[in-house]
Amino acid sequence: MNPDILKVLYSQDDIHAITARLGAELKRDYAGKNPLVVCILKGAIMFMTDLVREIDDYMELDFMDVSSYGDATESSGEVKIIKDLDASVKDRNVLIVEDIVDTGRTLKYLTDIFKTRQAKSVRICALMDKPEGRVVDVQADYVGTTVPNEFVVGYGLDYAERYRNLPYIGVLKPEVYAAKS
Ligand SMILES: O=P(O)(O)OC[C@H]1O[C@H](OP(=O)(O)OP(=O)(O)O)[C@H](O)[C@@H]1O
Ligand code: HPA
Repeated sequence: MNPDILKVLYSQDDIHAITARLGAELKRDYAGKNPLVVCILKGAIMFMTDLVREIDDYMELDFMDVSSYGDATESSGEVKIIKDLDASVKDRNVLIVEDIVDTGRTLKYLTDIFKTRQAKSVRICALMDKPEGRVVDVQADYVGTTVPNEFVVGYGLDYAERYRNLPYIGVLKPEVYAAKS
């Protein structure tokens, strides 16, 4: 295990069980709806690629890069678009795929944008929900699992751009970021 990890919360097998369950729910709910599946980079990259391979129906994939944490473990409060979608969301059934809902700022910002752009429907599928972190009122429609109020990394999630490649999700040792905050 990576020495900066305090404890593993979800192993590769755990994550696979979660993506398989969510994939089955999405396959059922989006049958015939040709959704536009929007991956929120960079954190959701691993989750998105595993999730959509659980579904063998028509769907389109697009990618949006937004950031609000920078190199910190706390949200700056400002969500910045680094890369916008290629596709238009107008009249589309949009499914946002996120790695984690923490303060909720990122998802509130995105759902507001997609509604302004006249999406037909906007739903959220989040691998992890951290309800104790919530600052704005937002709730994912599909949730993989609920996590405690600790900083988690791995499987796409980073601290200062590190740990995204870990195949598991773990709690980062606080001493790794304490000195820098
Ligand atoms: O609910 P919130 O408090 O808004 O936090 C959730 C967001 O924070 C992280 O993104 P980040 O801004 O770190 O960018 P990244 O995905 O590129 O790491 C994460 O991937 C979510 O998109
Ligand atoms: O716990 C977290 N880990 C990594 N990125 C995050 N963005 C919001 N919360 C987290």
